[in-house]
Amino acid sequence: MNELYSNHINLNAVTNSEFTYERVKAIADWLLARVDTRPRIAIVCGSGLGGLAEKVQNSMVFAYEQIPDFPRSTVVGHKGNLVIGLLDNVPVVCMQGRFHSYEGYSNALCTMPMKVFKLMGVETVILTCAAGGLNLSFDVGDIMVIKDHVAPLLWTLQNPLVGLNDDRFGPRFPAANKIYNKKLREEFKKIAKDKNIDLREGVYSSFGGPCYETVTELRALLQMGVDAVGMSTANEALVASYCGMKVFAIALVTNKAVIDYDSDNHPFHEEVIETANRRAQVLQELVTEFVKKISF
Ligand SMILES: O=P(O)(O)O[C@@H]1C[C@H](O)[C@@H](CO)O1
Ligand SMILES: Nc1nc2[nH]cnc2c(=O)[nH]1
Repeated sequence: MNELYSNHINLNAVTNSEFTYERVKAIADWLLARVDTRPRIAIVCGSGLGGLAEKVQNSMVFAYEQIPDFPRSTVVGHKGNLVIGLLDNVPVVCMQGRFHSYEGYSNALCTMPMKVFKLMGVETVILTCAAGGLNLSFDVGDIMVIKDHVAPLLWTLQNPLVGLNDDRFGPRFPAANKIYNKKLREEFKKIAKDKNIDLREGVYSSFGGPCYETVTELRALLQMGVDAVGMSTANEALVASYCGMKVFAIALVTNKAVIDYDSDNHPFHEEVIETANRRAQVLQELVTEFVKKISF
C-alpha cells in the first residue's frame, strides 16, 4: 500500500492489502505440508460446539498460535485449534473456535481462514454458531438451518470484502442472494428427518457484539423476518461464497431473545455455552452424517 495513503484506509482494506493471495497461500501451503489429508470440507465450530473437532480421527491439531500469520482465539468456548483429519473417514479441516469482530479483529481478518480453506482445496464450508432465538415459536436447543442472513455490518465499510480485490479469490461484486446452498440445505433436512430430529429453517442476523441486542433492535429484526441473532457466521458465509465454495450453515438456539421491555430475563454467555454443551451430541451426529453424505 502506498505510504501516503496508509493512515487513511479502512481497516478491512488494510487487512486485505496485507493478506495478499501469496500470503494466504503460504498459510495454506504451510498446513498442507504438515498433513497427508487433503480436505474438501471445512467445518467451523461455534461457541461451545468445538466438541465436533474432537471426533476427528487421525488428526493433526494446530494451535492457532503455531500457524504463521493466523489470529488467536480469545473467547471462552473457542479453543483455538485447527484440526485436520478424518470425520468418519471423510477428510476435513475443522476450526475449533472462530474469530469475531468484537475481539478487535477486522472482519477481513475474521474471515481470512475461508481464503486459506479455498487455497487448501476445500469445496464446501459448514458453519455452526450459537444464536438467540427470535422467532416466537423457537425453543432453546432448536437447530436452525440458515437460509439467508441480514447483517448490517456487511452493509458498511465493515464488509470484509472492502479493499483491493484479488480476482484469484473471487469477483469484485459478488452476488449475495444465494449464499446458503439449497441442495445442501435439503440434504441436511433429509438426514434430520431420517433421524427424527426436529429442525427449523430461517434467517440469521449478526451484529458485531460483544453486547447482546436491545429490545427495540430485536423487535425491529423480528419485523424484518429474522429468526435468530448472533455475532458471527454471516461474514464467513459471505467470504466463503465469494471464494466460490459451497456454504451450509446452522445456528443452535442457545437462548431466547428477550423482546419484552419489562422482562427480568437477559442473555448471558454461560447459558449459551451450557445449551451448546447439552445439544452438542445431536449436532455432532447430524454434521457427521451430513459430511459423509456430501463427500460422495
Ligand atoms: O461464535 P458464535 O457465533 O457461535 O458465538 C456466539 C456469538 C458470541 O461469540 C457468543 C455470545 O454468547 O455466542
Ligand atoms: N447477538 C447475539 N448473539 C448470541 N449468541 C448466542 N446468543 C446470542 C444472542 O442472543 N444474541
